[in-house]
Amino acid sequence: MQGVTSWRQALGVGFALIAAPVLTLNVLLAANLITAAQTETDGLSNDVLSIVEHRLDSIVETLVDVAARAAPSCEPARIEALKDAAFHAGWAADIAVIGPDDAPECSAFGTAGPLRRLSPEHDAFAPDVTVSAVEIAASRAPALAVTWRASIGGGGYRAVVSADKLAPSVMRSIVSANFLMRVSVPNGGLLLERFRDPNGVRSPSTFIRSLSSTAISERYPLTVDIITPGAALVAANRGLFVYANIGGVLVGLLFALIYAMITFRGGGPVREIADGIRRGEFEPYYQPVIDIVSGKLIGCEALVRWRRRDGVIPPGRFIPLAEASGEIYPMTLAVMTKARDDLGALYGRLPHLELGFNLVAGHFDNLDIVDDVQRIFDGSPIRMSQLMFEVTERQPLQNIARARVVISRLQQLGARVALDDVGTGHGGLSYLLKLGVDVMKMDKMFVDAIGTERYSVAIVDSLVKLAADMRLELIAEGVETFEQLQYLRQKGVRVAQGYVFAPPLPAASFLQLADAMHPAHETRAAVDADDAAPYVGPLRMAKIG
Ligand SMILES: Nc1nc2c(ncn2[C@@H]2O[C@H](COP(=O)(O)O[C@H]3[C@@H](O)[C@H](n4cnc5c(=O)[nH]c(N)nc54)O[C@@H]3COP(=O)(O)O)[C@@H](O)[C@H]2O)c(=O)[nH]1
Repeated sequence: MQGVTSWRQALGVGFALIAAPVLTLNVLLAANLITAAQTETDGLSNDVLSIVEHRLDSIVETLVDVAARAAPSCEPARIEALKDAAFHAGWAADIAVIGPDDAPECSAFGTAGPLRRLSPEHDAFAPDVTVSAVEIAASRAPALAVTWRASIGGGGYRAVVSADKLAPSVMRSIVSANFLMRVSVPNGGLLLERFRDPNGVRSPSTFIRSLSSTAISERYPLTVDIITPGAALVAANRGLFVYANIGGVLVGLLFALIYAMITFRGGGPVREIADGIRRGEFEPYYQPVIDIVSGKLIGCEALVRWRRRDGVIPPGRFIPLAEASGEIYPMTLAVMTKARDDLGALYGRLPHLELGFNLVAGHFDNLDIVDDVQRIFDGSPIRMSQLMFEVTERQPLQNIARARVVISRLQQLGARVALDDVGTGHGGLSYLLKLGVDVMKMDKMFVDAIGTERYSVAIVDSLVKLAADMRLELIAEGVETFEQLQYLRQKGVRVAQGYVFAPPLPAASFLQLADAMHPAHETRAAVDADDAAPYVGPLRMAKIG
């Protein structure tokens, strides 16, 4: 069941390998489009402004020309001349003769009517000419009034250009099919708003923000804004995004395929571990655990080794990868199964012996390990009460509450749980307080310090006291010297393991050792004595012999 984790991880990596190029291509495409569209938006605002300015220039020039030819009057010949001028100006609706009170007296086409001023008058580039935003009173349409006033005698000429004639009605945009154009007069409001597709312009924002550009006229009181909505940009380039996504998925699939080939086929290290598990190359070595008061063997810790054609590989070289890839789960099952087969007969004969296994943080995330232990040891000569599971403090547990449940379920089976490497890792006292373990294992680091550093010795003393106060059994690990052994015994530690007794041994050697320490004729008595003694964990060994 827990092997599934490696598949989950593989799926996660595969998904990431596909998502990464898709995301990258989309981001690159969007970035390119934004740059191109911004350049185009800037260009459009400048282009529209120069067209507007050009149209106004031709009206201003016409008025200046008309004024130069004759003083303002409504004589028929003058009206004819105004018609001609209005025709040549091109963009003006009409040219009127205005009186000293600014009211129209007559006009080229007779359409000039009252105006409502929207903005103050601004000087245009020609002398005596002003420009202002107006509203044609009859139609309420916005327009620009270009006025020439005679400096002597009053009166003048006025051309009115309707706002919708100011800017071109068709502007091409290449990057985005749609954009919004606004021509405004400062303090006079919006004169003209034009867009190609109202829906496209007003559609909701997308992952690309809207772009805008403003061009300000130096000759007239006018600004031109071009706004390119992000949605319009995406809509106009939908095809490119489709290609980017298809291309990204294809590149991602290629990456995922290469990853799968390396991981699952090409002899990658994870694959080698998986193959090794399948071929039964991972096997436990057994390090004896000794009652240091009576000198008796009270059990062992199973420590995995990888037996390959090129030699025996220690766990430090493969456990981290096995953990990262999820292969640690089938590996742990293989170690437990092999230990059951190696030690079943011995442990059946000597039911006081204990057998410890190392678990990893992930084992305490769900109840799979409880089911696995039951399945492997049910019906075996090794009793649940002979099993001990070690949770290391070196790796953080994902969820303490869940780990607590897993630990109590293992304890309900009859097994015991030890906190390994106490004092070296993440949990500190909180793991001891919250997890409800039965046994504390003092790390080799502290044992090494005996006889050397004063402060570490103080830690050893504190751990001994802590275990006693919490009524936990204490096992000292990594004992290498007699001096360490002596010190620990003086401090009341009763159980230890380490090279001073034996390193982790292959099954055959451990069985020989156990047989030598517990010859067959002792066995019955030992069992009887053990059965009669109250249950006190590994320390019950002190009662034997
Ligand atoms: N999840 C699993 N982790 C495992 C398993 N087997 C081992 N491990 C982890 O690998 C770590 C290294 O193990 P190993 O190389 O076997 O080292 C252990 C002992 O051999 C070593 N030791 C014991 N006594 C001494 C000593 O006197 N001197 C000395 N230099 N080394 C000694 O210490 C290691 C004890 O490990 P632990 O009790 O677990 O702290 C190991 O730490 C495990 O984390 C496995 O099956 N599953």
